[in-house]
Amino acid sequence: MSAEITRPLKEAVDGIPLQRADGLILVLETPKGRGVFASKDIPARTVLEVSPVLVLDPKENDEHIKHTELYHYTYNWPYTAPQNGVNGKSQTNGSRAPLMTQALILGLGSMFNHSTQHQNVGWERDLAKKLITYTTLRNVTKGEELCISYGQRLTFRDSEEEQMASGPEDWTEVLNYMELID
Ligand SMILES: C[S@@+](CC[C@H](N)C(=O)[O-])C[C@H]1O[C@@H](n2cnc3c(N)ncnc32)[C@H](O)[C@@H]1O
Repeated sequence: MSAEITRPLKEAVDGIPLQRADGLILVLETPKGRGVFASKDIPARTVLEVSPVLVLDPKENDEHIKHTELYHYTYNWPYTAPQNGVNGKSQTNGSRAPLMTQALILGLGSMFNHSTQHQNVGWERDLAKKLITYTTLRNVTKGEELCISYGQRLTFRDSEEEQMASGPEDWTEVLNYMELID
């Protein structure tokens, strides 16, 4: 067998393990749009998903992506200028390269909604491998939505905040709250 054939095979064997946990379902119509829910109990510290990301060029992001729907599927990402830039200066316009950009999350990672009160999923960037790993922060019970935190500055109205502001819809809900407080 020639070296040209064996090399790609070896790389495939040494590749990055990708993971998606059992018991995840996508629900299409929720107050937050589509969302990821647990279809069975999931223990704390379970790796739910490893999503590759597409790191965007900061200029393209500012001029184009920021003005499209895609922007809502990106996370902040530290930017490393391409090797042809010298001393942190871009060769195109002479200005210092930006430190941050956005990365588009591929895979299921893009479907996790935000929750301030009920965040049950944490996420971690792997800058070198351009991946994000999503892990449960606590035990999750069947039927719960799996939510991350997008941080303080949201670009949309938080449906959970709106629900809290309007108060419980009926007395069954009030009783449920009381059970939780007990
Ligand atoms: C990364 S996407 C998540 C998937 C999205 N729900 C969908 O259907 O494609 C982020 C978008 O989901 C919605 N979203 C996420 N969390 C939300 C929340 N707490 N309240 C309202 N909308 C939310 C917002 O429209 C936000 O721009």
